[in-house]
Amino acid sequence: MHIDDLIEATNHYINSDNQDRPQLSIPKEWAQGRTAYGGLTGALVYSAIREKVSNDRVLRSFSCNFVGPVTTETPFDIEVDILRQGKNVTQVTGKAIQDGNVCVMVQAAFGVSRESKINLRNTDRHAMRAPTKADFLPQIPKITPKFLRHIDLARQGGGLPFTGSKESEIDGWMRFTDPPKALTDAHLIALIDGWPPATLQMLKWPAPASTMSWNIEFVYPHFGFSPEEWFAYQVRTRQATDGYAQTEANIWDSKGQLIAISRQTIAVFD
Ligand SMILES: CCCCCCCCCCCCCCCC(=O)SCCNC(=O)CCNC(=O)[C@H](O)C(C)(C)COP(=O)(O)OP(=O)(O)OC[C@H]1O[C@@H](n2cnc3c(N)ncnc32)[C@H](O)[C@@H]1OP(=O)(O)O
Repeated sequence: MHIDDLIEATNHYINSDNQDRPQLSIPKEWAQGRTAYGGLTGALVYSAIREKVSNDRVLRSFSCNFVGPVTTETPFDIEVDILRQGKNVTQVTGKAIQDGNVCVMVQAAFGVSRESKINLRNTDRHAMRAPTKADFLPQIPKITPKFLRHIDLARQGGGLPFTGSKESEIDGWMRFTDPPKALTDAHLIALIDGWPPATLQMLKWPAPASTMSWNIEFVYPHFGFSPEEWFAYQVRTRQATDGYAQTEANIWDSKGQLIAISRQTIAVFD
């Protein structure tokens, strides 16, 4: 099932009355091990939130806690609460709830653009060559997460998971294999989580790992993205101790403009 169909179903769900609500569920083809792909569940909860916020307010910050696994092919609900709506900023939470348990908790902050005397443009650049095709991983049954059939990854630096690498960073590009109709913030959220945690390449053998928390700060201006666009991604492990890793990534559009900064805390059970 295409991501656009899942986003459309979510938006229909959140705009329906309780009695007429269709059931939401995520097909197996979007699985990531024992759970639905976190980038997708985060994107769907975000999409439901976005439906409740006026369009003059743009997404500034997206915080997501993966509280527990979301089982594929199993109904779940989404609840959205507007916490506060001021003159400039709206703060909203969204939850995915399955079998009575909160599985994904999102808090998003949206803000209107205002005139400001401070104008400091980010100048971080990358030196990666433009990608020509996806080349990350073959579909190895039981090893390659199923959802990766929907996302093209083109790696240009760093290692593959579980290869005993000395490096703890990954450089590369990402895009949707089957482009969406239009590329929205929800699609960006779904793309950004596509890479495996950069720390896992340091392990010699497969071990369970789960992203626990994830924050994306959206950096503007965004000049409009094409549905086929490749986005550049560079992630660095800032620290990995006590079974938890902290990673930080920059995301650029295809023209080299920084559009987002993503941070994750990952629990590694090695
Ligand atoms: C050539 C090379 C080719 C390589 C080929 C590509 C490979 C490519 C690798 C991609 C690797 C993706 C790695 C990111 C995977 C997400 O990011 S998954 C998506 C989003 N995150 C989530 O869904 C996490 C949801 N949250 C949770 O599940 C829980 O809050 C946490 C984070 C696991 C908390 O841990 P906890 O309090 O210890 O939880 P608890 O319920 O007690 O469970 C612990 C058990 O779960 C297990 N566990 C934890 N995570 C997992 C997991 N993902 N799967 C299975 N078991 C798990 C632990 O090992 C532990 O097992 P036991 O010790 O009981 O045997």
